[in-house]
Amino acid sequence: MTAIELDSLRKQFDDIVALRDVDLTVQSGEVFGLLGPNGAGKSTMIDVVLDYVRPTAGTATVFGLDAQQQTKAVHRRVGVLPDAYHLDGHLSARTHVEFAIESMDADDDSDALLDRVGLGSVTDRLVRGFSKGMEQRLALALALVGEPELLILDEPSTGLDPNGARRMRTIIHEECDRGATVFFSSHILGQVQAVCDRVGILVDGTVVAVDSIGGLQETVGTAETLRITLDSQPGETIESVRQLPDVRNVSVSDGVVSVSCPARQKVAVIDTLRQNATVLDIETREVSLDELFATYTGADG
Ligand SMILES: Nc1ncnc2c1ncn2[C@@H]1O[C@H](COP(=O)(O)OP(=O)(O)OP(=O)(O)O)[C@@H](O)[C@H]1O
Repeated sequence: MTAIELDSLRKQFDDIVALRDVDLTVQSGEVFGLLGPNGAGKSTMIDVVLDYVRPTAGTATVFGLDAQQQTKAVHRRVGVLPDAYHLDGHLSARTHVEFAIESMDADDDSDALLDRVGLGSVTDRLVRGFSKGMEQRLALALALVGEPELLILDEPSTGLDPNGARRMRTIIHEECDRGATVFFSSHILGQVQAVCDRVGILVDGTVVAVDSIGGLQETVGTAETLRITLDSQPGETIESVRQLPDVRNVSVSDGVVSVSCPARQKVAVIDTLRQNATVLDIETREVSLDELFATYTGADG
């Protein structure tokens, strides 16, 4: 089943095109991360799915329901951590969650939910004294009310400390395990890498790539950087390495050869170098999502 389907979705604010004819499918049960630089259109995409803004053209559906025509039915199935949310400073964390439970006719335990997001010791405190990270945790608790089939989280790690970010990852895994679909936007590439089944990269309103992390690495063709230490200079074998398919960024410094290549080419690279020298050490490093992101967005890194 499809959780979210965007079909030729376009959103224009006067002369700014925030989304350019986007096609995207998120399958039910997957954790999908939407990555993109500032202003790429991530929040606009989420806002259209939730009918907070109307698309200029195209359609968005959630579990087959039209986001613009069947908005209430969509909202009943979705838990949202929005980009901007309003909390009432005069109310406690528990009261916020209790209101949400009541308004959704859900049967969650407010204290258990607050405990889950790490606010178990401040349930009775008024929200006006909360830090940004505490507000974010409360907003996440509100999104979890009613065990939604789809969680939409816009930059969920904003303001969270490392413990909070880890807790967020655990919650995303738990939600996925109980069968929910999770769709979230992020700049924090490590977070996406840790939890996502698939990643979409949005640049200037266009989805430039959708794949698993491994698939993206294969596409870029530099899945790993190899550093091979030799007992002597490689001589002409270095040219042979440069000729190997999908091998890039070949350099030599002090008997250490650096090469970027897909995992399947590692053995060929090492075998070639061994024709002229003895291999003393091999280090490999996976290309991080930061590097992938830079490749797709044309940034320097
Ligand atoms: N209400 C609006 N009126 C005019 N322009 C808007 C409006 N909302 C968004 N935009 C523009 O649309 C583009 C996409 O913005 P959007 O907020 O969706 O990006 P984003 O990827 O979520 O960025 P960020 O990571 O900075 O939150 C930007 O150029 C932004 O200025």
